[in-house]
Amino acid sequence: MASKIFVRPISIAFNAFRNYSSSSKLVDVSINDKTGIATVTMQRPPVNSLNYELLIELNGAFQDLGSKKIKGAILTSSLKTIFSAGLDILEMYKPKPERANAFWTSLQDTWITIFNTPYPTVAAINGHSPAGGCLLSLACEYRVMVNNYTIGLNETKLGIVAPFWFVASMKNTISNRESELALTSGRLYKTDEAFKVGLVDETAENKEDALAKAEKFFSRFDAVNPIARFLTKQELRGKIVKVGRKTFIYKIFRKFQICMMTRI
Ligand SMILES: CC/C=C\CCC/C=C/C(=O)SCCNC(=O)CCNC(=O)[C@H](O)C(C)(C)COP(=O)(O)OP(=O)(O)OC[C@H]1O[C@@H](n2cnc3c(N)ncnc32)[C@H](O)[C@@H]1OP(=O)(O)O
Repeated sequence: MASKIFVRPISIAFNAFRNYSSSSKLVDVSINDKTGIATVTMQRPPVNSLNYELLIELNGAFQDLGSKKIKGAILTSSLKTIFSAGLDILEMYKPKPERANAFWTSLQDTWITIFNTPYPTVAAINGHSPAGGCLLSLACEYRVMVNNYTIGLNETKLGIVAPFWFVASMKNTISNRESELALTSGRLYKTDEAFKVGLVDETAENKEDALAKAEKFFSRFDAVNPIARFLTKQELRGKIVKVGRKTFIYKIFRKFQICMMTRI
């Protein structure tokens, strides 16, 4: 059974660019044929915690969208009050080595895929978004967040050291100073606080409002050459991805295990 986790659980084969809709178990993907905007919806109750299977489906969804002529993709959640609770704690508790390896690799791969998409991306954050949930949104180019939820990289509060790419994603979005203050204290921001420091770009009244604002973001690129846009994005984000790829995940994982064990 161990080998099962190395096989991509979803296979989405589509021959049309538009009129596309796919719902695997954990991620729903739909493309609006009028607007050309894709919506990728995480649907893993109760809290969209990121386990191996959800990460693999997310990665597959964003990769597959790369071969479609879409205007942009929105990442959101089907849950009422949670965007994502971050990494699934159960993946980190006494993991089998093969599973742990596959899990950390899938997390890094998913981050790289979303961080690097050729098309524009927006996170419509319709609920709490701590730790790995925040990371997912930081991988997108733009964040719209519904009022009265929390977001941030709270790893230090959990006795975990946030890996390089978590830190780099934060620093790619807010200032170095604010990142240092936020990460060392494990700060979770309320929506309005996140907006003030630029962690989110817009606030919204509810999910519909967030989706509408996300859609509007894509119109900024109506008169922009998509290849020039992508190459510019790569110019800005490429170095972070390069260093991120070199991260030795086992070393980080051991660090995490030691931290967790000392807390027990
Ligand atoms: C090797 C190490 C290297 C790098 C480290 C990587 C960095 C780590 C990143 C992470 O993402 S670690 C995970 C951090 N996540 C959190 O701190 C969030 C914890 N959860 C919450 O704060 C809340 O649950 C909430 C998301 C705000 C939702 O609150 P709510 O009151 O709506 O629900 P409740 O708390 O009752 O939870 C419902 C249900 O879900 C389970 N749960 C919650 N979070 C997780 C999770 N991250 N993984 C797995 N399961 C989670 C919770 O236990 C409840 O389960 P139950 O109903 O069975 O009791």
